[in-house]
Amino acid sequence: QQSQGGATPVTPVPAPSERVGAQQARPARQYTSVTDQRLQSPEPRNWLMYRRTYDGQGFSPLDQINAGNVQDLVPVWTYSTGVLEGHQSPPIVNDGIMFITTPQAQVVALDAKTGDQIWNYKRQLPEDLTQLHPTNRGVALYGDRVYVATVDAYLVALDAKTGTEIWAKKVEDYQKGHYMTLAPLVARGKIMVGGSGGEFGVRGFIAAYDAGSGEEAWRTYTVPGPGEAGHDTWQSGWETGGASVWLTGHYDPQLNLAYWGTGNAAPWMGDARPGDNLHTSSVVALNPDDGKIRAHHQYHWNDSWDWDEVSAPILMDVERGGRTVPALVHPARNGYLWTLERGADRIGFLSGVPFVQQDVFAGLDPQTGRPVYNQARKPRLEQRVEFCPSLWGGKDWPPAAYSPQTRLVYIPANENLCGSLSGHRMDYVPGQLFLGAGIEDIGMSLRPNAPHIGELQAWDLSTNRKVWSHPFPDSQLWGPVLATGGGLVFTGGTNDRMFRAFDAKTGQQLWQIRTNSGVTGVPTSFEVDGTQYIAVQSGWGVDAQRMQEKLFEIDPVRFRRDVPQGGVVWVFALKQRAQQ
Ligand SMILES: O=C(O)c1cc(C(=O)O)c2c(n1)C(=O)C(=O)c1cc(C(=O)O)[nH]c1-2
Ligand SMILES: [Ca+2]
Repeated sequence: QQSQGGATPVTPVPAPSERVGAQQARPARQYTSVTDQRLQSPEPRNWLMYRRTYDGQGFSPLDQINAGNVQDLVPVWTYSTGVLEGHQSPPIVNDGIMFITTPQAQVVALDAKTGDQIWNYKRQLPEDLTQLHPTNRGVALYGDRVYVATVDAYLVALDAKTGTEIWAKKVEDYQKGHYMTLAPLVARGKIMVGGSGGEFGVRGFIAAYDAGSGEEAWRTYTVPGPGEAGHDTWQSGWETGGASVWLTGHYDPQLNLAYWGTGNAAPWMGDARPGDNLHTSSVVALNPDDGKIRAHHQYHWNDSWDWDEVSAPILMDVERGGRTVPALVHPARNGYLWTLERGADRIGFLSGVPFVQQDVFAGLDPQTGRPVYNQARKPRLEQRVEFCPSLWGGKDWPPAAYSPQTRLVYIPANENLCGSLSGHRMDYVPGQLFLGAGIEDIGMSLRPNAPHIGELQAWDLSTNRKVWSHPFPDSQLWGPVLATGGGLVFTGGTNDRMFRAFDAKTGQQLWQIRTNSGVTGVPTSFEVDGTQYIAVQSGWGVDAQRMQEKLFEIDPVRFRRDVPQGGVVWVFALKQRAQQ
């Protein structure tokens, strides 16, 4: 560059957001290696994976913060990520070291007690990358490494102590509409990931990589190819049929089965691809050693509502008819709360009940749970069809939680919203949206006189009864849920930027704090040096924001639109503790 006036040429310093690679590795606390043993029974003080435990319960046994003292909860430190869009990843904590991810595939390691930054990794993303869902849902820990799945469809292994990149493996081609937003699942030396792209007509898959070498161990397509079981549920279009996998699977170490939810079918209108279309909108159980699918259950066939059933079911015991059943519990995007029984080679149907207004299912087959459709509510080509709940469903991706203490499942639901769609035949072009509908064909409406939208619900699965619920009159609820041994339930997810605590038994709201942005982050809890902390990211974006825009169109007075973006990690402790 030309220097002026004889001054020394200055090398431009890139803005922090433009720097890539690992930054500022500081000597960390002693790092404790993560083993299979520790993942199977984590110490109460730690939060080592997406939902803390393989069963996906989202429960921390810590009880220093409880219903009697939660009003003394105060911020201890915060950390600004410097990034816009949806901050969804849980602060994952291993013996005092916290790992968070942000949109744009940034990973940050922090001292969990002080907030001191240990290192920061930023991936150089391709310039032609377009992001339909700009987010990342967190890291996986194994050995002395940190694994992250990136929005340009790579799996990256980092040194947990320094943030140095050890390898980066291309999982799929982003130019064909593949991307990754989930936190990987680790079991028995395999790093498992799934790919997003249901709206681009990808063929969904789960793939496993050797934790050491990064070599691909297996890849299982969720849409079966010729000769594979279930292929005959497609008359056409299986190559572009969707069933993407974009949330972390859960795992039963006894059965050695990983349970993954699968996404919507593509394109959206079912009459464009006749058949049940396995394994779209399903749960699949596969063996992490070889990737073979051992069992499956499809929640709804020939999906036509964009109802991804990608949240993995919660593994928990349920009492039914005097017997304790090893169950899979799934509050679904289709608005039903499903209870299934898990076994070595089958998934059995136990029950399905609506947890929001649902006008699509006319009934369920009592043996199989297969829904009978009200055909007038099934979107089709060249006709506008209305249905409830909306295409974002009774619950989108934010995870529900289960407390083994209260034996209740906590669901972040959206009630009283309906949708409409009209579809058109469309040719598949790799890398382009393959919705079979234009953006103008997507409608959302509010049921007349709807008293609320967001609703935090608590369900007793032994009776299939809603025990309590907390309604949000003027906001949707996009808050992942944390349950704790202190008898508390934490969630954010509303358009007033609040993060809240509820009594897990009664649903009474006990505490709230207004944050910088809307809270769509997964909250976690951990303990360092005898102090319990609650941690969460605040940073609004992606579909919580898109729903907000739709709500604003419906009623600009009732639904404030202005939820500012920008990510911040918040860490809380009891006042007496925080001052130490
Ligand atoms: O079909 C897919 O592959 C896919 C991926 C994602 C994603 O990766 O975040 C979302 C969706 N679908 C989707 O339907 C959806 O409602 C959604 C909301 C969000 C979000 O981060 O708020 N992501 C996604
Ligand atoms: Ca989708």
